Amino acid sequence: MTVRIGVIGTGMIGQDHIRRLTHVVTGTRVTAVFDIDSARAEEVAASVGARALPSGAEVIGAADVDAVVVTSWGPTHAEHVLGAIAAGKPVFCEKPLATTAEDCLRIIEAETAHGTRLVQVGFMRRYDSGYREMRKVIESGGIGEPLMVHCAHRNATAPASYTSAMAAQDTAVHEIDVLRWLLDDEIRSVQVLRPRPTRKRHEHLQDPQIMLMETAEGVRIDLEVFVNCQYGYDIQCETVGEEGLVRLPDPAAVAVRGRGRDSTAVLQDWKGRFENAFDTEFREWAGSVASGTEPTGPSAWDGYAATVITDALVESMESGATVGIEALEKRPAFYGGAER
Ligand SMILES: NC(=O)C1=CN([C@@H]2O[C@H](COP(=O)(O)OP(=O)(O)OC[C@H]3O[C@@H](n4cnc5c(N)ncnc54)[C@H](O)[C@@H]3O)[C@@H](O)[C@H]2O)C=CC1
Ligand SMILES: O=C1[C@@H](O)[C@H](O)[C@@H](O)[C@H](O)[C@H]1O
Repeated sequence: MTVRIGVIGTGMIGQDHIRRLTHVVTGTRVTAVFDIDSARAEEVAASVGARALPSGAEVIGAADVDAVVVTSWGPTHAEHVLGAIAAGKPVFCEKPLATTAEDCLRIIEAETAHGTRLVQVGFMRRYDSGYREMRKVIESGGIGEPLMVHCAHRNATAPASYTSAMAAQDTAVHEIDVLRWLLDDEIRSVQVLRPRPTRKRHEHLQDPQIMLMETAEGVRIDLEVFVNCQYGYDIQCETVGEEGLVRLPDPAAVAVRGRGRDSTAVLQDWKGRFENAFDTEFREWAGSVASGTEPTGPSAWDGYAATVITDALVESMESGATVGIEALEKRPAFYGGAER
């Protein structure tokens, strides 16, 4: 069976996912798209033999759309995800699920009322082979109980439109999701430290930031977010346990010797670094749609958790105080928790 997909938002990542669904993943086809930039939508639709429709609602309701992918701007995600749930169609939503915790809760309510999981959030690091290996090591007790995690998330440069809050909402959000999943633990408090700012930033931006987090089990996490590091895209993660440590590998790259140096190239952006993860993410999601089973990837609850935690990080970045997070203590049974 071919899964027919409608895509809402044909910007940078929307186009990349459309390419993926057309040329990389087998058994999927993009049949309809919408973007508020109608010229862009028409052009993208024509390139893959799809139709450009006049609204997101029409994409969701189209008879030749079995499932929906939302890749529009963050503040518009909630409307389209709620529309897909109302239509009873599976929906893959790029991060963030919604930009406010209230909107995430509305999605959770709607999905719970529907009765089965329809929503998957685009936290692709759970599909990266390095993170998957790390998780296996931790789960199998290979390093004993985890005690500390040291992380860095570095981008070469950030544009003028990138704000200090985005360091949490747009960038650290990936670590927040992948660490909750890696440790199978919940983040309970956060604090943001503001080191000496780099002169290579736009004036309004606090960069770098150090984000400290503590989990319910007492694991301490330190995350350096540095989005103008100049030298490339660099993702580091090391979990230290009672009996050893496990470290994320750097992406494979050939070693070049010449001019008296031995060097390997550093990737320049997230697209190359996580390309395989995005491919696996869509293969697994499309597989769940084709078989009519619930998606196994990040849920609406994970999307809500990420938004609650990033809100707390932004609050701490502004005040300097440690901010506690109580909202996540009652995970509903529908999302794998003990409570209803
Ligand atoms: N998983 C990841 O690593 C990444 C995720 N993203 C996420 O993907 C989303 C899109 O990001 P980009 O493609 O970089 O942005 P973009 O600005 O290149 O594209 C967004 C598109 O959405 C369209 N749009 C805006 N409002 C709309 C609406 N109401 N309905 C339909 N279309 C609408 C815009 O016209 C634009 O074409 C964001 O939520 C972003 O956080 C982006 C980059 C990486
Ligand atoms: O999601 C992403 C961007 O939106 C964000 O701006 C970058 O900092 C991240 O590295 C990238 O993965």
